Amino acid sequence: MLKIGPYEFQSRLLLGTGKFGDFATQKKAVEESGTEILTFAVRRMNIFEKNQPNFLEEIDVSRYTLLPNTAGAKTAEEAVRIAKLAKASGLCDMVKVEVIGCDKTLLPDPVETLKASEQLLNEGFIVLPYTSDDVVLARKLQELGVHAIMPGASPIGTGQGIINPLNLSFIIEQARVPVIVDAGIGSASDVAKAMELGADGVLLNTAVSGAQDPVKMARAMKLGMKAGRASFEAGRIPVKRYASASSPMEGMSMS
Ligand SMILES: CC(=O)[C@@H](O)[C@H](O)COP(=O)(O)O
Repeated sequence: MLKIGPYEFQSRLLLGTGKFGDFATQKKAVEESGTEILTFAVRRMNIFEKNQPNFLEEIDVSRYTLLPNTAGAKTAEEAVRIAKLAKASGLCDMVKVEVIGCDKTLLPDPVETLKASEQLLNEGFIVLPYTSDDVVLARKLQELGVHAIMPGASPIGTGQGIINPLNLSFIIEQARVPVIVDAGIGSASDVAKAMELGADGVLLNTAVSGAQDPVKMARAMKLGMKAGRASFEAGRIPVKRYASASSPMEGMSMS
């Protein structure tokens, strides 16, 4: 079970809602993924324009927890404003804090992310900051009191998978709140790898929305999640430098 603040989820997969070709495919992909949490960019979703198409109107929203995110924000001030807008419109009090510091890499601005997280915590939000895989930053966010940490696997939309598993494992090792690997996932094996490292969940979007068959990929992500988590719980064998026979011969008579 994944616990974030007061919320509990059976699924450890969080799905973004952007860049799908059409609503029908998106709806099927969401169902197939088994996700219970859908994140969406408050600024890009047409929630305040009633005459514009809005994916949230296509699904039974009561089945999902909606996680507004502050995508598009470049300062703490903007992120806080977006989060407050989402809360005021009756959406979830959880917020994924996303403050981008670089247009080319879409990597988060660490200073503004810290600032925004602190302000939103003071306002009573359940705060999930998207961060780089910086170990010290993750600790500082945790010390502020955030409810989950969301380190990137690699830059958003690149599908490069986990580029720094060592940093990720350090973040997971020191974490006292859930660690949700967010962004850069390319395929189901990346999800499995994140879970094997001990992550509590994975958030992804492009790998499903941009796949040739988004519905099939959504299913693959769900299975990758389950396999990775089971493998983590089972406790893998230590990696050794030298071989050891799989069928030891000691004690066996050859005559
Ligand atoms: C949807 C969302 O929140 C994205 O900002 C997120 O980081 C997903 O990234 P990918 O599209 O690389 O999976």
